[in-house]
Amino acid sequence: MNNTATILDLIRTKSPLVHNITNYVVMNNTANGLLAIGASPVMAHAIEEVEDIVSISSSLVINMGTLSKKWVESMIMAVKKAKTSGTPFIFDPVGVGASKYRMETAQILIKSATPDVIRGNASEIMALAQLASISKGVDSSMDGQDAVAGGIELSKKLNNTVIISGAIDYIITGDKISTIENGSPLMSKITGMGCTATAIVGACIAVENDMHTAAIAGMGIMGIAGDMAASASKGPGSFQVNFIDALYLLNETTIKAKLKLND
Ligand SMILES: Nc1ncnc2c1ncn2[C@@H]1O[C@H](COP(=O)(O)OP(=O)(O)O)[C@@H](O)[C@H]1O
Ligand SMILES: Cc1ncsc1CCOP(=O)(O)O
Ligand SMILES: [Mg+2]
Repeated sequence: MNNTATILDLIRTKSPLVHNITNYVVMNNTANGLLAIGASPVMAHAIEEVEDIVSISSSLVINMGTLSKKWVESMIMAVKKAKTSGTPFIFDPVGVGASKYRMETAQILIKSATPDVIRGNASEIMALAQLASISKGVDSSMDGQDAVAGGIELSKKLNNTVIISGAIDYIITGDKISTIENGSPLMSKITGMGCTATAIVGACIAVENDMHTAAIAGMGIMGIAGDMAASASKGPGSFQVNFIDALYLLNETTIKAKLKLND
């Protein structure tokens, strides 16, 4: 079995509990995506329970899509607890470049505990890479095609794995770069596909210790399901439904036949 098929199999066998502190927009999509691949999602952000939920979960997904003060407190508490309990966690810096509040929150979260994996689109990773430079005391100016260079810089600074999603997904761990070329442009016509990618990688890190391998599996699962759903869909509405079915129907044969991984 290839690694991606093995990891999907482990998710289906173990049904890991994946703790999500995510945004209002995507809670339903991401919970259904996780269920469709065999994981067990729980959405929990109340400060009163967040540490308890982290300690019984196999991984943690932090998504800063719809921030507010109380949620940020919960996120900080959760990531700190994840470090002490050895729970792997992934961070989705939704819209990090769009406001000072998002940028400051991302900085606080990363300083509170280093995410094992960060997944963002090119602009988000660029914005975070600038943050990495600023915290080194160096002003950084990066343009569009430098997202990969920024991703490498970020990954090296944090000693973690960084995923830049898009038409091509880049999985970066220091100088190691893998690419995946599955998926469909329809995926950017539905809100929450990036958040779903983050949650699915979140399930993969629950069952696979090597973060680079887990990230490839998560993005590969997303991309292949995207290919399958696109070929059965007339537009974004039916795509959304077909995508959940495709996640559910994925198997080793499909993964082997369709995965466009450059490793
Ligand atoms: N043009 C595209 N072709 C193929 N896959 C895509 C395309 N755009 C986005 N994707 C896929 O959609 C998912 C979400 O990525 P992206 O759109 O970059 O995230 P976000 O929603 O956070 O901006 C990823 O799995 C990515 O591979
Ligand atoms: C539209 C929107 N606004 C705040 S969070 C959110 C969802 C973003 O989801 P994604 O990054 O996966 O498209
Ligand atoms: Mg996003």
